Amino acid sequence: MGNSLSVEGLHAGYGAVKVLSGIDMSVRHGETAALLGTNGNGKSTLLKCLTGQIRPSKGRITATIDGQTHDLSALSTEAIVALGIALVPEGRRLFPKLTVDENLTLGAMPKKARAGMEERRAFCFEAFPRLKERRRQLAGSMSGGEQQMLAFGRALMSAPKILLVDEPSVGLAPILVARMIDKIAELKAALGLTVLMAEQNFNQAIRIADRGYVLVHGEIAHAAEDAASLKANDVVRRLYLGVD
Ligand SMILES: Nc1ncnc2c1ncn2[C@@H]1O[C@H](COP(=O)(O)OP(=O)(O)OP(=O)(O)O)[C@@H](O)[C@H]1O
Repeated sequence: MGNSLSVEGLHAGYGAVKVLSGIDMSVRHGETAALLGTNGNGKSTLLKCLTGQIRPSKGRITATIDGQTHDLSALSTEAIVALGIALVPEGRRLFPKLTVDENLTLGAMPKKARAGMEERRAFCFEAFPRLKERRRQLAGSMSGGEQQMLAFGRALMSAPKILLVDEPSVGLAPILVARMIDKIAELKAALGLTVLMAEQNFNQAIRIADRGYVLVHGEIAHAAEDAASLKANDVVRRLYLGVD
């Protein structure tokens, strides 16, 4: 029941370039799952499959939303967003020449998301007061941290039940990284979200993760039910904790 994600035997890539092979993973209702891995191991490719931007060559992706299960591999990105699955993309992908307010409005594109849009905008301004102060400013003229806040706000405007976040720490100063990770936990609690977060900052990600998957060369090298068992894993210790 509730809102969850499941990936089974997923293979995907870009034409002849095979990136993901045989991914099995799941995110249960109300969990934050961390998808860990250094650059180029396939985290973004997996998130693109989940949002219908890449079609898997093999495997199954299903999402349960309000207790109803949907096969995502057959749906367009628009349909996936309308179901209640939103992505905060790597690099933010904002509309730089539009204002904060306009970027937020564009996040509420699914018809279903238009009802209650102003309440959600108010929620975004409460969660990120800086966005309210800068609501008439062009997105492209804001700092990296402010743009990341706007990318979160825009995703929340589509009224998601499941939030996918791609590398929220990229390009942020260390103090902002910790705040952004805390903010994800805060948003999850306030809105009852289910969260899948791709991140290479291992120590920050596991602070809020209930479950973790380590992606190495397009395969799940380790799946862990909690942060303690992640830290104890050999692959993780070698890759992230500098232990031979
Ligand atoms: N459009 C594309 N065409 C061909 N190959 C691609 C394309 N996008 C990504 N790749 C390749 O797929 C592999 C996985 O990339 P992906 O972006 O999924 O990794 P990642 O773990 O998210 O790392 P990063 O943090 O650098 O984005 C890399 O080898 C990359 O070069």
